[in-house]
Amino acid sequence: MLFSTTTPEAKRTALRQMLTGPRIARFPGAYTPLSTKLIAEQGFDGVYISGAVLANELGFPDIGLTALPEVAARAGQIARVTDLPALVDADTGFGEPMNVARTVQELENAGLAGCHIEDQFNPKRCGHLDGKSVVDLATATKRIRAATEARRDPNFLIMARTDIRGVEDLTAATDRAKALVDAGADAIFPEAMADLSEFAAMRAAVDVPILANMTEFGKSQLFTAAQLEEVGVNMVIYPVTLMRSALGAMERVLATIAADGTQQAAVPEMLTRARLYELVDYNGYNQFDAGVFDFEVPGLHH
Ligand SMILES: C[C@](O)(C(=O)O)[C@H](CC(=O)O)C(=O)O
Ligand SMILES: [Mg+2]
Repeated sequence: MLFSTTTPEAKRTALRQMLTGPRIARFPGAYTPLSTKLIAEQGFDGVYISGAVLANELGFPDIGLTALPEVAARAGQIARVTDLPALVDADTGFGEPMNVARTVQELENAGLAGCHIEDQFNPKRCGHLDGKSVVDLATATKRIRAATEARRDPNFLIMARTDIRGVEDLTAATDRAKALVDAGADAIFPEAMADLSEFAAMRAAVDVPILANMTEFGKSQLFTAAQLEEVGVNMVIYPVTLMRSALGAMERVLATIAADGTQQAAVPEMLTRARLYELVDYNGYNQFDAGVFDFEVPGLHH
């Protein structure tokens, strides 16, 4: 059935373990709770919950308009349907360090395996756009310290994201990453790295896992998982890929209906009813139901 059979604690341990190995962990962005099932079926290591997808789906640009309860609720809906660890985008932590502390606890309660907290000013921007600005180092480290002090499960992963590379040079990025690790970050998300050599430089600068963001139409080229693994990247996300693909398909089918007066030509591209029922596990629920109701009450035998 469509629920996680493992505890959040076990998923956090699994995430920690996969980040220590030589193999790169691949985390596609879950578009919705149900699409998480597709990710798991293809053998991916975990799921990512993108702030951009969450905001865009609500009809907002990704500029910090979503609030913690919305993000925790959606991330929790996604985490609950999968045994894979889920990493969520916590933007700037939704406020001051005390807000960051609450954020971490709400995300722990929602069953997440970890989150990333970035050093952008509010209002934040997409990491691959120009015109970003970052807070000073003291403010950035306070966010990370607040996050690590607030967690109750020591395995809940606190990843520090730095957006400084889009504003300053590579040395500024590696310096900041080192300082964020010193402040207690368990992992580093260096945003908007220009090329593979920059990932390699980041790898050399810190001794914690690092993440590569393979978002389309951004500042980084779309490197393969093998290329990233080669330079020592531990985890790769495809944050907006499923949403872009789904919206592209929606646009095409709507154009077909508008042009043809029927969706007939687009039906072969659609997920069939049978496949959909398989994804939501109608069978599993039926069997569960039958098991619950198929019993005999002692003393009621004829
Ligand atoms: C990773 C990211 O933070 C996200 O919210 O998914 C975005 C992705 C994007 O806008 O393409 C980012 O800032 O890179
Ligand atoms: Mg984001």
